[in-house]
Amino acid sequence: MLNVSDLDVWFGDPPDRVDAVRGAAFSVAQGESFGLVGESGSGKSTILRAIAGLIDSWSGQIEVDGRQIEGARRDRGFYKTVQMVFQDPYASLHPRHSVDAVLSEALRLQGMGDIDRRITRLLEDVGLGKGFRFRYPHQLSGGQRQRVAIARALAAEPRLLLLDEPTSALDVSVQAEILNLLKELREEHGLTYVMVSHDLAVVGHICDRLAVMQQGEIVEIMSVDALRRGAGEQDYTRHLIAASQ
Ligand SMILES: Nc1ncnc2c1ncn2[C@@H]1O[C@H](COP(=O)(O)OP(=O)(O)OP(=O)(O)O)[C@@H](O)[C@H]1O
Repeated sequence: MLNVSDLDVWFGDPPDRVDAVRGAAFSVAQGESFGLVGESGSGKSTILRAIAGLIDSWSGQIEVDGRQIEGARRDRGFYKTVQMVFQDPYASLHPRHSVDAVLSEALRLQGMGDIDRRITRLLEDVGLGKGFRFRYPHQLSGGQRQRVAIARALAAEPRLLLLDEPTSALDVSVQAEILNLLKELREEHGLTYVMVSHDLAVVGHICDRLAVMQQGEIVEIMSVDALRRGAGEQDYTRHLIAASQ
């Protein structure tokens, strides 16, 4: 589903250039859930953003569903396959757009018909009833907003979701609800996930495999089973696991 190799991503020009990602390589199979973990600033979000077409200063290969991607231009077909959910549902929803407007726009952008029925279905899918359809973001809790953001991503009927810390802006009590929702949605829709998190417990809950990043490089790729056993091969991974226990 996703193949990334020799990925370098940078910001700015010398002498101020920041090499945010260096030589990253990983593959994610159809239906798999893959985590990117590591300390703040290690380059996790940058990888997702380069895949999503939000950064054009990168080199290497990114292949999605058998198609090589170039620069930061993505066609409509790409966004039919790949959607992203951001960390902060407060920032990612326009304050003056109702839930109905957000979802209708996403559906129309993908050329979908039968908007009414689809909106009802999307709201059901993310555990929000019809009563939420005409609400505005300020009338929603953080968890409900993130559900709307997830519904917006699902509107395109994507196969790959890029999840950038989807629960870290939420109250602890709500985080588990959203993680469980993501788990269910993956099973029901056969989705593939790439999820960034600094929280190993979250990745352990949702992912099958993970890549550990340190200072822009992937230092280890491991299974969640190995993570649970604390069986990191690299010192850095063992340090990360120990720090999270
Ligand atoms: N737009 C930008 N311009 C310049 N530097 C950037 C930009 N975005 C990210 N960086 C730098 O790239 C590096 C990687 O950042 P990135 O956000 O990918 O890290 P992260 O691992 O996702 O961290 P966090 O968990 O804090 O979000 C950091 O050094 C960051 O300062």
